[in-house]
Amino acid sequence: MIRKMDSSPIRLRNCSKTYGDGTIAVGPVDIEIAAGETVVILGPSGCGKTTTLRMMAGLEMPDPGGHVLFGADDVTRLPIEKRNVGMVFQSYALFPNLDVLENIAYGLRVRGIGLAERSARAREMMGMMRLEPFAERRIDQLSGGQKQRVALARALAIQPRALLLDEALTALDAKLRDTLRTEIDVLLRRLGITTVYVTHDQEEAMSLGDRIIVMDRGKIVQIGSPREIYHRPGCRFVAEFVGTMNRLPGEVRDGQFVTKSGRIPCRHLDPDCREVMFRPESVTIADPAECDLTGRVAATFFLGDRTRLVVDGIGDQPVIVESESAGEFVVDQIVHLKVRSAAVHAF
Ligand SMILES: Nc1ncnc2c1ncn2[C@@H]1O[C@H](COP(=O)(O)OP(=O)(O)OP(=O)(O)O)[C@@H](O)[C@H]1O
Repeated sequence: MIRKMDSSPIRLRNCSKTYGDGTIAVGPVDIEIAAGETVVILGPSGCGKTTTLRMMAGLEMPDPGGHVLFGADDVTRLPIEKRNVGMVFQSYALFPNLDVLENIAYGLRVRGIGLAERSARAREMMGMMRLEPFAERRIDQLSGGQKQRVALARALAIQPRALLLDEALTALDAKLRDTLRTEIDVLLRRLGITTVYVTHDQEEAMSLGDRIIVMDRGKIVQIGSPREIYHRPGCRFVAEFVGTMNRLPGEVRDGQFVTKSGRIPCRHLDPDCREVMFRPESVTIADPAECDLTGRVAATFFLGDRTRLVVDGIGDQPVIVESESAGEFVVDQIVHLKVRSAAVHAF
């Protein structure tokens, strides 16, 4: 039986982090995470995601003036072992000399919980993570996916106030990552535990997060639901980092964006705008009479449920089109494209 966990809201207030060598890794940032919410911190390597997570965990102390709050408790000065958080790392960080059951029960042993309760709780976690057949196995006898299940079970066994995951699925192959991601998502929702998940993988962020915090060079550049981040990127960095974006140079004339190979009707564009962006799925193949842009197919890729066309001759870079109906096109064919004007972004 899975019980809801007693989880905390997490708040970072004015938190920045300068390392000993003077590197300003983060901030200052303000973040509010509701109890039970799953928030993903997304950004490129070195943007400060891990440092932000480590400040929540108690593995790094923010610079003076910063505060970390779990509900009403100011935990800024508490080390990780006093915060009651579960943490999962990309590298698993399991104990190789202990078996699966002992690994999962480890945090309970450290907290002085007696053998009977410890085993009962560890077995409950094993059941939840479908690890029962492996109870007596050593860690080096497990696959990557099984190891990460053990790490997750160990993190949850202590009934943490929050679960913090740092690139937890990055080391696994694509298919397994997908499966485990779905499992984790279902589990987190059933447990209702506050979760912060750090990743550089935008697909992972989209599928796991109630909200996504996008970071760039130590700063938060946007916070929003996956749909908001994808459909209404707040700046050029987010537009380009999340998903695929086409970029087209041109200029605004009479309410239209004029490019060298056609015009896109766009109301509300800044008259000084010199570039627009749009996603591959915002383009459809159109009749010549009603098209916006014309180009030549340079390559086609069958993706199963849709086909990706790479179209040359429109801007200075190829335009990527993804369409369910693009299957019949061949290289060198002339294609006419229509862009959904509501889905055109300019920054
Ligand atoms: N202990 C440290 N001492 C000095 N600089 C550090 C330390 N840890 C991280 N940094 C620097 O702080 C910045 C942010 O690092 P951080 O690990 O938080 O980024 P990240 O977004 O998690 O990146 P990655 O995905 O590569 O782990 C980087 O410039 C990094 O080099």
